[in-house]
Amino acid sequence: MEIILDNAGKRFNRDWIFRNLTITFKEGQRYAITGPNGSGKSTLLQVLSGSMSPSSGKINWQQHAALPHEEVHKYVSIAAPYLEIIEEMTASEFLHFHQTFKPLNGTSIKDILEIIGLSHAADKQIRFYSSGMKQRVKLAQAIFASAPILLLDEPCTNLDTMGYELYHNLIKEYCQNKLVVVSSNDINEYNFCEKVISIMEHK
Ligand SMILES: Nc1ncnc2c1ncn2[C@@H]1O[C@H](COP(=O)(O)OP(=O)(O)OP(=O)(O)O)[C@@H](O)[C@H]1O
Repeated sequence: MEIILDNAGKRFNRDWIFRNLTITFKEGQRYAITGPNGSGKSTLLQVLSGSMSPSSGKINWQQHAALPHEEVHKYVSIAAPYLEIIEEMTASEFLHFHQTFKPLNGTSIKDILEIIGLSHAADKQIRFYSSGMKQRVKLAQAIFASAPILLLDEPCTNLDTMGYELYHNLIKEYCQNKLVVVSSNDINEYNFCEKVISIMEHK
């Protein structure tokens, strides 16, 4: 699975967020998108996810042949601050619900909750979770999905030291063959990435 950007640009009204971006994102490789607040990291991630179209140039998702745009969501899992989890559900219910439209990678929900350190809170409504516990659930729904493309926007938001450690272990254990893109300002979130794309170099 590849994402191919060909001279792609995005603007809101008259402001270019990025432009002339030509890059092929390859399966099994890990990429970081870096830049200061408001520079356009999340915007680029949303273009890569297919939820936002580029204003110029082209984007293609290639799996043997080019994928139709409406199919792309099946191949992408994403965790981002602007994507909410359903707080009225328990973590266990939420992962079951999520699995109905995006299958898990074969790990059971019981095991996932144990791996992310939330077995003790499996039957508690997510609205009663701490922000770090919610972030663990967000990461789990994205990382344990069987999608080949994993997009992570500020993945360690609200995580403590053990949460960072968990995040790195999850990447190591479950994401070896995926195409991973991390949008971040924090080197500790993306130090495993082989390629770093600085958004400020594409203005
Ligand atoms: N839907 C939108 N309409 C208009 N402008 C937008 C929209 N979404 C984002 N922007 C603007 O685009 C710019 C880039 O925003 P973006 O969220 O991509 O930055 P970021 O690098 O992810 O920031 P942060 O590090 O703060 O999360 C900002 O100036 C923002 O105000």
